[in-house]
Amino acid sequence: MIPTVGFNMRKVTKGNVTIKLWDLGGQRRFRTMWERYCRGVSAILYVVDAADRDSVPIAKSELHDLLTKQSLAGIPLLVLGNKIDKSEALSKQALVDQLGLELIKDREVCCYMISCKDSVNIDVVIDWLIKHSRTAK
Ligand SMILES: Nc1nc2c(ncn2[C@@H]2O[C@H](COP(=O)(O)OP(=O)(O)OP(=O)(O)O)[C@@H](O)[C@H]2O)c(=O)[nH]1
Ligand SMILES: [Mg+2]
Repeated sequence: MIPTVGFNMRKVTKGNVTIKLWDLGGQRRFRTMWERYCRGVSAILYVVDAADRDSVPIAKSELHDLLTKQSLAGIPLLVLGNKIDKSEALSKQALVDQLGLELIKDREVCCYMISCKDSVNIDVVIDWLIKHSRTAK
């Protein structure tokens, strides 16, 4: 798989719920468009490579910068620590600490550790998304 160039849109259906997902590129040149695509969404998913320990401080500052945007105030946040199949992956507590998730007080925040490769915890992510979808409110 290659990193996302710009963005992709996909729809995921489970039962009678269809969720529209915007997959935004994480490379630096795409970060300025994050805010535009997050406006008006039901939830923000922030996927971090939990095995790339050196990138976590950057992920932290980019996340906290995004959350300062007035247009995104109050939108629920789900942080996903991906690649837990790798032995060097951070624990959930370490990731929560290093991303400063406890500092976020102005919205609902949740964190799951996942492996896209081994399909670990993908179901709970989809359930969280359904719970936070517009139609569920
Ligand atoms: N070991 C492991 N590798 C993974 C997992 N998920 C994704 N990868 C690999 O990580 C690499 C980067 O993933 P991509 O999805 O291409 O890129 P990305 O992380 O979305 O990058 P951006 O789009 O720039 O944010 C690819 O080689 C994937 O196969 C995982 O759970 N475990
Ligand atoms: Mg991508």
